[in-house]
Amino acid sequence: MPDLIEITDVRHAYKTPAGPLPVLDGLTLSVPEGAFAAVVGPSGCGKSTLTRLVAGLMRPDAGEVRLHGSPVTSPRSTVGMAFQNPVLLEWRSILDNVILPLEIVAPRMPRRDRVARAMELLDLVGLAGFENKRPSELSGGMRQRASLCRAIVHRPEVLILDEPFGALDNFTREDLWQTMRDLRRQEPFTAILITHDLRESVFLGDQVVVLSGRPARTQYVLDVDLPADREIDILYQPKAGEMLHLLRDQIRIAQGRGPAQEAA
Ligand SMILES: Nc1ncnc2c1ncn2[C@@H]1O[C@H](COP(=O)(O)OP(=O)(O)OP(=O)(O)O)[C@@H](O)[C@H]1O
Repeated sequence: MPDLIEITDVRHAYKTPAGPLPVLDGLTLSVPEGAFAAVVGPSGCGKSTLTRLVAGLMRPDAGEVRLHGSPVTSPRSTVGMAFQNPVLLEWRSILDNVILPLEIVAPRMPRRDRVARAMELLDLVGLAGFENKRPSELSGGMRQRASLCRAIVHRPEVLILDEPFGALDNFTREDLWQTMRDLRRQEPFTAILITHDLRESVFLGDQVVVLSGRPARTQYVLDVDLPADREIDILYQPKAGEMLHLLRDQIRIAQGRGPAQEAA
């Protein structure tokens, strides 16, 4: 059986006034059903481009993107997305923001069922009691929690997370990592997470994919051999420390700087 997400030897160049800008060149990535892939790489290497291809918002110049074995040729409703900026609609309550994908994907679903589904998720992420607030009445971390609920409310096959925790302070970010872990326990999904934070990639990922500098190819894949039910403390243990060290070296290589030299 094919993996749920299969990206094979994808190449893509943007057309710019200065000529084609090659962004992806030989990117291969495979994510089994239910797994969580974290993607890291130098700034501007093509990570968001990868998410657009998986979401079907763009087609690659060459190579293939398949979900459940079928080529992705257009946007799919079975994909959920969350971004660094939660883009919640200010004229809707938090509850009605979370419900929005159901209005599109399941227009015949009775409102009470939509509300029940949204409330189940809001409860899970600690936002019960805030459902009637407007987005501007919530903190950045709370808005991002609501945005995660909205991304999974319609039970997407694939969840694409493009730096959703990037704008949060460290403590809030770690809280959100744990929320993400809890959501996954309750609501199994297959995810691709784009991040600049190596600790985040090790805490949340089953695999960490390191992309090379632009044009990006798959440079290295780390299988995160840690228990599925991780606590933040695990990041301070030697095994995670070794993984972080290795990933840091891989990023340096991707940046064309070579591995870090140990102090004598
Ligand atoms: N629509 C577009 N047209 C032309 N160039 C683009 C377009 N979108 C992105 N690019 C360029 O392609 C390159 C890769 O962009 P992309 O956003 O995929 O990288 P990224 O790895 O997600 O970046 P970052 O780490 O900074 O978030 C960048 O140089 C960017 O300027």
